[in-house]
Amino acid sequence: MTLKPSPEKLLSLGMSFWNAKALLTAVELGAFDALCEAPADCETLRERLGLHPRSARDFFDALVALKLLEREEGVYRNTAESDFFLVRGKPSYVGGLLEMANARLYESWGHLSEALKTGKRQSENKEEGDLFAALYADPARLRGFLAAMSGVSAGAANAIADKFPWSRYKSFVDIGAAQGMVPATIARAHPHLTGGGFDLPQVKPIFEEFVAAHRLADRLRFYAGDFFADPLPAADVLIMGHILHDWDLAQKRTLLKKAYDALPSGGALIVYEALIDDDRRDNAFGLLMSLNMLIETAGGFDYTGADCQGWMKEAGFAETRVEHLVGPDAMVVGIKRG
Ligand SMILES: C[S@@+](CC[C@H](N)C(=O)[O-])C[C@H]1O[C@@H](n2cnc3c(N)ncnc32)[C@H](O)[C@@H]1O
Repeated sequence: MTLKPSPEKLLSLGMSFWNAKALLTAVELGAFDALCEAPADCETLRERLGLHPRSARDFFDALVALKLLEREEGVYRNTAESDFFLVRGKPSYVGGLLEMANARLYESWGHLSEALKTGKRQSENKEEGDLFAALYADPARLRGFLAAMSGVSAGAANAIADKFPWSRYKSFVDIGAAQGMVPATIARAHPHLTGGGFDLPQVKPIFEEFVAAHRLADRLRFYAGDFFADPLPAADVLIMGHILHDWDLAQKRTLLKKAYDALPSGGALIVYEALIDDDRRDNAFGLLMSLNMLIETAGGFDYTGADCQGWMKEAGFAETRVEHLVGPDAMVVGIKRG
């Protein structure tokens, strides 16, 4: 018996932007925040969110069908997962990434064909400066972007805290630390470590606020600088998460060499990203992340673990290894000898 081909998978993939936009809009409207305060029936929730009566019920029930909300006897509440990750103000909140996806990426990804044809980035102020100059000219966008980075890196931060042999080292600095999710997670898990985050000067108050909220200001400090113009701070371990993929190949090599030069003998560099699998056919998220770099940056692209190990060797690292972290994320560790 021959199986009849079904278009279901293709159609569901093609229309999956509906699902994404429903979730992003629920975060934007504060649906999860409202239901965290108190479960509510349709009319109460509609009024709390300020929605028109026409489609509120369909919207809430779509969120139920997407397993983002539960409904019992007409009363809506968050699922345990939504309540943990999608309520603003909770330390476990990862919605900053979704807020940025909604406010910026959704629109820019509308120009993917243009980006593929021209090789030019499509995000805001696309004619001017690099991504960060454009973002950081507006304080609200700066704050939103840095919070989004905490959402992107929360899972990897826990895995790096668990899997890297921190007991062998005393100090570390996260290069391009954004709000500080990675250093805060590592410092919380390993009380013997001191260190901090290096980033552009505009990031300082936001990093310091985040670190103080996690009660880590006595062990983590901010290093202000430009990683192309200034030397990197010295520490036993340097981390670069979602940094190399922002830049072209020559810039990637420059950053790896600067990290090598800043490390002591025996020191380690941890590079983590949604690394593309070496055969470039499985990690769809890593490959799509690379397209996101096309949309967002002048010359950035994602890469495989083997690519990164090759560049690390060229920079001087004697030993390198790739280790899976969580989901699509993996780290490449380089050790400096001699
Ligand atoms: C894509 S974010 C990654 C943030 C964080 N490492 C993570 O994985 O969530 C890139 C970071 O690099 C910082 N950055 C960009 N250009 C920089 C420069 N020239 N010098 C220092 N930091 C820079 C940005 O401010 C931002 O925090």
